[in-house]
Amino acid sequence: STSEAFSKKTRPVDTMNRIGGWTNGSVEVIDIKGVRIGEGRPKLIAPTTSKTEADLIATVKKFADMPALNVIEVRIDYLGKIDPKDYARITRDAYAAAGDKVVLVTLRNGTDGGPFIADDEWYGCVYEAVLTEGRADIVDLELFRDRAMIDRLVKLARKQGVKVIISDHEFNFTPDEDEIIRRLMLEEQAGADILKIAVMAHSPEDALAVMSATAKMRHYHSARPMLTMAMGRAGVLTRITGEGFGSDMTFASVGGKASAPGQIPAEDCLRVLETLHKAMNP
Ligand SMILES: O=C1C[C@@](O)(C(=O)O)C[C@@H](O)[C@@H]1O
Repeated sequence: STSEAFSKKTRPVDTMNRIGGWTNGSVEVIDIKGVRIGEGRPKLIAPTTSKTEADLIATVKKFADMPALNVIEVRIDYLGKIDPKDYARITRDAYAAAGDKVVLVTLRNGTDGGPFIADDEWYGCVYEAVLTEGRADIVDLELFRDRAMIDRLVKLARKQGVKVIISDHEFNFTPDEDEIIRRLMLEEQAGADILKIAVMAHSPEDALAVMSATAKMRHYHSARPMLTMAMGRAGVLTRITGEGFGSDMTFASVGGKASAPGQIPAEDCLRVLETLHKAMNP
C-alpha cells in the first residue's frame, strides 16, 4: 500500500489512504427548497410516466402529497414530441402542482430509454424553452450531445438559477469501472452540478463496478453530488447503497409505474435507506 505522504497524485486504492472511519470524501452540498443533496441519506426521486398533460399534472399533485418523496422527475418525453413551447408551459403547471417538492425536468432521448429520438437541434430548442419560459429546479442534460449546445444550456441554466444534472445511460451493458469514472469526470468538466450515470447490470460484478466507480469518484476525483445506478434485477442493490458508496439520490417507483427496470417502490426504498442511514450514523 501507499502512505499519506504520497504526493497529490491520484493514489491507488488501498485502506491506508482512506480518510478515517467510514467518512467519504467531502461533498459540495446542494440545497434546493431545503432538500440537501449530498448530505445524509440519498434523496428519493419519483419519475412521471404520464403520456397526457392532464395525467401528468394529476400525477405530480399526487407525488406532491407523498412524504417519502424529495424530488419529482417530470419526464416530458413521455408526452410525445410536441412544440417546445408546450413543454415549457406544461413544466410551469407541473412546477405549481409540485408544492414543496424539488422539480427535475428531463427529456430523455430514444437511445437512452426515451420513447423517440430527439436530435441535438430540437433537444437544444426544448431545453432553451424550458429554461426561459418554463420552470424547473434541476434539468437533466445528456453528456454525449453536441458540446456547444450543452455548453450553451449549462450557461443558460446557471443564469436562470437552475441546477444541472449531466447524465449518461447504457441500456444494454455496464462499462468497466474506469470507463464509468471517465464519463462521470467528463460530466464534471462539462459543468454538471450533479454527475449521473445509469447502466444495465447483468451480474453482481456489474453492480459492484458501478458502486466501486462511485466510491472512487467520491474518494479521489470529485466533490460534486452524484446519482449513479445500475438498472435491472442485478442492479437493484445499487439503488439503496448510495450513502455508503457516494450516490446522493435514487429513483424509485410509485404505484408500480417505473421509468426504468429495477426501481424499488418509493416507501419500501425509503425504509431501507433510513435503516442504512441509522446504522451508519449511530
Ligand atoms: O436516467 C434516469 C435513471 C433511470 O433510468 C433509472 O434507472 O432509474 C430512470 C429515469 O427516469 C431517469 O431519467
